[in-house]
Amino acid sequence: MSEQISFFENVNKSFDKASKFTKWPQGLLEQIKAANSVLRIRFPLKRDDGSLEVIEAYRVQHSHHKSPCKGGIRFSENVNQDEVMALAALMTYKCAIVNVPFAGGKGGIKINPKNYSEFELQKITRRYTSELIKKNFIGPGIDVPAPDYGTGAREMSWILDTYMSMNPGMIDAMGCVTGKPVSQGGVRGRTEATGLGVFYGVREVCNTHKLMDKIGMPVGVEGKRVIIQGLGNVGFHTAKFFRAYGAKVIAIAEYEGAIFNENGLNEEEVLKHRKETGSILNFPGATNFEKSGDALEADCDILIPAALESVINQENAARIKAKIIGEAANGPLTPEADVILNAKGVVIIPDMYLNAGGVTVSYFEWLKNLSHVRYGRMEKRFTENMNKQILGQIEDLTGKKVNSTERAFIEHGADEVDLVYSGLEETMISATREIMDVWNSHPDIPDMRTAAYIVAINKVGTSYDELGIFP
Ligand SMILES: NC(=O)c1ccc[n+]([C@@H]2O[C@H](COP(=O)([O-])OP(=O)(O)OC[C@H]3O[C@@H](n4cnc5c(N)ncnc54)[C@H](O)[C@@H]3O)[C@@H](O)[C@H]2O)c1
Repeated sequence: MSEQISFFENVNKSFDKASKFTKWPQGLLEQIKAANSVLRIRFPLKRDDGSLEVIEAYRVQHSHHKSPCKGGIRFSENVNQDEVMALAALMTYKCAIVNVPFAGGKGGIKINPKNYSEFELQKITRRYTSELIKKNFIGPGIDVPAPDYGTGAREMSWILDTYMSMNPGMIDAMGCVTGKPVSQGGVRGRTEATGLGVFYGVREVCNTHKLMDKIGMPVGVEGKRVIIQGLGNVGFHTAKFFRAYGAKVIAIAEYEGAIFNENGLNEEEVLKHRKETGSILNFPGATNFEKSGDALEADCDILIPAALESVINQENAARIKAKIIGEAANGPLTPEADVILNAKGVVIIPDMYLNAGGVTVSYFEWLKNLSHVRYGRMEKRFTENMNKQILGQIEDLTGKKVNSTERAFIEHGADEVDLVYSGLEETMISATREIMDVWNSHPDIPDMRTAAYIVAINKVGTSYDELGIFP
């Protein structure tokens, strides 16, 4: 039996494998890997029936080489400190890869949201936010949460409202959280951003002629047979974009079961069926798999795990038939599965860059909140002077010059969704190419994950190197 290692150790194992290809001294590598600040909280919840329950929650700021920290908040029964540390570390590397000037953070509350009423969930979210405020773990220039597994725009609104109530008159308060509804300072396109980013990333890999030749697949996503696990925010939108661009989603797995149709499934219809019947099973025209996990092992070109971590592991990896795995979820493959699948020649597109669409668009939302402009509405002559000040403020805050996409966001009255989509597309294409170039730069770099870590380590390392060590 192989030694069981934790999720955070797993992330660090991949880091160590990649760091051998970098020039940084061991001490600096240890600092990059370390989770800098870990907040562990317990607070009481008075339930609707009057009983008291203790809620366990975390927020981790993995790195402070940039400000603010950035990362989602997860509501799940599986939340634990190690998981949140691992997810925060992945955020540091993810932001570095896509050139978003944030450091990694992550939060988690150990609950199954399905077991609580909306009123209870609101109380949990608000109390958690107030704890983050008290302990300096939230703020537009400190640490900016976003949605993750089990949370969405509704929870982000509650966080915003709590933050504003406890910080009256703060001009930049809107930037304390992203993934908000559009009416509350959110950005159009954020909801689908992670799924769209997954699609753009996989499409770019499928457009790489040399790689496709190597694995014996035709170039492009059109006609490709895709299987998706998890029809939540990420899985649903990934399915939608694959279908829109001519691929076929032949199977969908949810936790209650999985369905298959060789002619393709329409994710909107499947979701509607699930809402009406309480399950994706028995969807008209599709056949049911015996077990949900069987869908992962079905024949396909592209497999997209978009639910939770460790779903592809030592037990099932050898039976996976996909030639490309796009890690939409965080950490869906265990290290053992990684070894087995790499040996089979499967191209594994790593989570830490493939699901960066959410944080990339969150960055656009944060810029919008700090600039106090409604994109696409103001006339340029009204905003010209203001823009100069805003650009200066953002450069001061982030410590870097704004690039052309960011400038376009602030300066032009361009349509918001167009800007979000094109900004994200450009980001995912350049990140894919940068990782591919590193992968091709040395024959000993074994896989795309290692190449992605090398890109991240070099960027974070450069940041530490240039800033110097305080004091
Ligand atoms: N939401 C984002 O913007 C974002 C960004 C980056 C990464 N991620 C990652 O993507 C993953 C999914 O996040 P999400 O926001 O879509 O969450 P979500 O809660 O919206 O959806 C997750 C879905 O997975 C399903 N699921 C749970 N266990 C399953 C199982 N064993 N088999 C099949 N389906 C199962 C759930 O029922 C749910 O429908 C997580 O790993 C998250 O960390 C999300």
